[in-house]
Formats: sequence, structure tokens, C-alpha cells
Amino acid sequence: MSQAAFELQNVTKRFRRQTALDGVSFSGNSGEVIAILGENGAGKTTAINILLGKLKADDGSAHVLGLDSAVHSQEIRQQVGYVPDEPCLYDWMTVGETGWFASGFYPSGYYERFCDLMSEYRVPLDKKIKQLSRGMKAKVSLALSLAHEPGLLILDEPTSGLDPLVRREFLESMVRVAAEGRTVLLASHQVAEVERVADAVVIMIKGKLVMQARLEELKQSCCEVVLTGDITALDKQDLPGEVISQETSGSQQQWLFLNTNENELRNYFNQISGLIYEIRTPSLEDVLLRLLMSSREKSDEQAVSAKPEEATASSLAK
Ligand SMILES: Nc1ncnc2c1ncn2[C@@H]1O[C@H](COP(=O)(O)OP(=O)(O)OP(=O)(O)O)[C@@H](O)[C@H]1O
Repeated sequence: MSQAAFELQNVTKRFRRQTALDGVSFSGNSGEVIAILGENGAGKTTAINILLGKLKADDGSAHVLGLDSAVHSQEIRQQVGYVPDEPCLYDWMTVGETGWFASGFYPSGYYERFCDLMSEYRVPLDKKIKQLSRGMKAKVSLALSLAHEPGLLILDEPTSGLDPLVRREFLESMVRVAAEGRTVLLASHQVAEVERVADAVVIMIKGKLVMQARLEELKQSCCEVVLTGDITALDKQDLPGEVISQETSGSQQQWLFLNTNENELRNYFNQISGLIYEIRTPSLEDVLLRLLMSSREKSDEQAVSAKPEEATASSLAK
């Protein structure tokens, strides 16, 4: 049986009164690029830090490459490549010295592979880190995390602020790592980027897991329906699948359906008179963006409806 390359099981993490992760479970298999998609504060970095053993979960467990993150943090950090959003490099070192310094923590061959990667990314070894552009520093950080050929590469918002060409190089590296049978975990806000490289996506909103899905399956279970005419005849209880967004433009409505297919939708809409419909295949980027938006709206609604209860509880406590 194949083992997950990494796994969070029912993980909860609180920082004082802030719940950063609330019973979150997800996993990734070898040879895949898994993206965690979520807006600021969703809990992406916290999840990564728990996997790396940099933070301890209050509840639940985390495993990386078969090792318990709470116990084997040191070994995990040796076996994993980690690219943080802000590279942590010594300004006064040259690129070559940076690679040589890091090589002391890893088995032989690290420095040679680091130099090869720097040459591939066109970053001169004799340049001081302080002389490098943001994109070049990001490439040094990527080379440092790839040179020991890690079984799992974790990237936390690696391309924010980088130009399109550097972003492309980063994305290509991720695909290459996965093609070699290793695993990539990418935290990102960038829906288009995720669509291009990920095999599976984990969507998080405010510390909660909204869904983990394979992108190919997600794409196949989504349809957009453009409706013209009287929609009052629709029985919303009976709709095939789940409507994740509804947008009006002029006399038309665009509904995005999840967990359905074209045949089911045709069977349903053919029965409704006075309504013209057209079924389209949405782009994956559109689906991900609208899923993210609808999850946020649901989460905001839940927070609003929870407020009176909180008020009651606190007034009861007085
Ligand atoms: N050390 C900390 N102390 C207190 N609160 C924290 C700490 N680290 C994270 N948080 C809070 O936990 C929540 C999740 O933060 P986290 O950094 O994991 O989110 P994120 O999805 O990575 O966000 P971003 O995309 O902005 O990096 C946020 O509300 C954040 O303020």
C-alpha cells in the first residue's frame, strides 16, 4: 500500500484565542503537486510549520515521509526542502559561500548540485547575496532546498512579488520534482498558478478545510449554466448538484454547478418551461476562484449567525 508523503490528521492549533487550524486533515501522495489555496490568514503557513515540526499541534497528528512531525522535526527538516516566502539568507555571503555553508548540513554531493542549479538559473556564484535582485534571491533559496534531492519540497508563497519569467522557472521546477516521483506541497493565493501545476488542491478558509480534490475530478464535476428567462419555476431543492455561485449579467444568470454533469443538467432544465439554458465548461481558474469566494461567503454567514449565540452565552455567564 502506498504511504502518503505527508499527512495532517485532525489538526487543531490555537494561538491564544485565535484558532489558526480547526480540525484540519489532508494528505499528499508521492509524485504529486498538492496546492493549499487560501486567502491571508487561512492557516497555510501554520499547517506547513506543523508538518515541519516547527510548531506543535494542540490536537491531532502530522507525519512527513513516514516520520511523526512532533517527534522527528530534525530528521524531517533534513529530508524536506523548504522554500519560505521570504528567503532567509546572509547578505554578506556570496552565492557560492551560501551553498557551501548549507552543504555542511547534508551528505556529500550537495554543493555540486547547488552549483549546477545556480548555473541553470543563471545566478553567478561570486555575487554577494546583498547584490541580488528579489528573483535571484528566490532562486538561491530554491536551489538550497533542492540540492539534497528532498523527497518532499514545500514552498510557502514562493512566487509572490516575482516577475512572470522567474515564476515560470519556479513552476517548472515543481513539475520536474513531481515528475521524478517526489512530492511538492505549495501554499499559494495564486489561483492561476495552482491551476497550472497542481494535481490536487486543498482549499482552506479561516483555519478550516473546505475541500481536498483532484483538479481533474473537480474539472469534470463542474458545469456552468447560463439561464435566460423566468427562473422562478426552478425548484431549488431538486437541483442536480450544488450551486456554488450565481451571477446576474443583464437578463442572464450564470450558475456554477459542482458535483454534477451535463446530462443530469440537461434532464433537469429540459423539464422547465419558459427558460432557455446553455451549458458551458468553465475554466478551472474560474472554478477555483468561485469556490474560494463562495466558501468565504459561507464562512462569513456562519460567523454572523453565530454572534447572537455568543452574546447569549456571555450574558448567561455574567
Ligand atoms: N505566532 C503566531 N501568533 C499568533 N497568531 C498567529 C501566529 N501565527 C499565525 N497566527 C494567526 O493564525 C492565523 C493563520 O495564520 P497563517 O500564517 O497560518 O495563515 P496563512 O494562510 O499562511 O496566511 P498568509 O497567506 O497571509 O501567509 C492568522 O489569523 C494569524 O494571525
